[in-house]
Amino acid sequence: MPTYAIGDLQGCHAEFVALLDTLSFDPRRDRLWLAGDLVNRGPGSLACLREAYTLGDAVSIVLGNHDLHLLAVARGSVAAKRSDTLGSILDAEDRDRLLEWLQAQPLWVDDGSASDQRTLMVHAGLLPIWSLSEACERAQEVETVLRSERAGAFLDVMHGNTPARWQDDLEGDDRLRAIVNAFTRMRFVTADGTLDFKAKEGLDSAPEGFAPWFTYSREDDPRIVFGHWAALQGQTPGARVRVEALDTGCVWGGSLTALELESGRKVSVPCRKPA
Ligand SMILES: Nc1ncnc2c1ncn2[C@@H]1O[C@H](COP(=O)(O)OP(=O)(O)OP(=O)(O)OP(=O)(O)OC[C@H]2O[C@@H](n3cnc4c(N)ncnc43)[C@H](O)[C@@H]2O)[C@@H](O)[C@H]1O
Repeated sequence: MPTYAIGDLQGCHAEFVALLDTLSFDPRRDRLWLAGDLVNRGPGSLACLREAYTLGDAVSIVLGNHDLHLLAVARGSVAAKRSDTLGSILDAEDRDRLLEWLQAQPLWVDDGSASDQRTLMVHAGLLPIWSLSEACERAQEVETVLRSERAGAFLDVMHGNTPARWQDDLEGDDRLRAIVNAFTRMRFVTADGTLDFKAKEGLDSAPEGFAPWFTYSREDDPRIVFGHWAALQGQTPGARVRVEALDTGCVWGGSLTALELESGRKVSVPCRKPA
């Protein structure tokens, strides 16, 4: 029963289907982890969402920034951006069922295995100053709100870059926004837990004083699989934690990659977008 972890689909449905075919993926036997950003930018967002929904218990998902953006747009909390490709979802007859399901997804997935085998999945990363138990609790704070009647009020104020620095005594919407940003938007961070929101390119785009989140060592040492950072092209040089970067930039003309968690084998299919 292999488990395959796949990075950001971003509406690349043809490639998603091709990758599952290449893996001979069978939902009755195999398991799938999707590292968030199932939708947006690519042409097949609705099909990706439906495909993941249909896989039922065979799939585990974490929410990415584009998934959360979809939830906020659908509610009218923020306007869609010109570059968004979310219209097919918003117009779909099954939109409510799909969005309700998406909103119930977590920010982190933990395979729960014994310490040196333990594997976690997050969309962007794990804030280096958080212990695993703190990270788990903070993810649950947001998940609880998203599954409650307070969800709409939070989605109304979710977007934003402040507070950029995590502090344990943050409260209310600021606290929830800081947690969302750490799990779903982080790339470069300072040693005191301040996030940068501008640099999106490769490792040489680090602002002064900031470093990739995975280059800070941790006392615990789980394997962390993550997406979000397409410019890494699946590489994490300088990593001081055990990480696997899964977003190989399919929507940007790269490829869609699956990591078989048990063996470490990687399988990719190329982007099918016409050049
Ligand atoms: N508080 C909040 N809560 C929830 N949602 C929020 C939020 N604030 C904002 N959002 C939402 O998040 C969404 C994204 O915002 P953006 O601000 O556009 O986010 P992004 O960093 O570009 O994220 P993305 O996930 O697209 O990154 P990727 O690496 O693929 O692409 C990044 C860059 O990498 C570049 N790139 C890709 N492949 C590359 C390669 N091989 N080499 C170099 N560069 C590459 C691309 O050109 C691109 O410019 C928006 O819808 C926004 O509204």
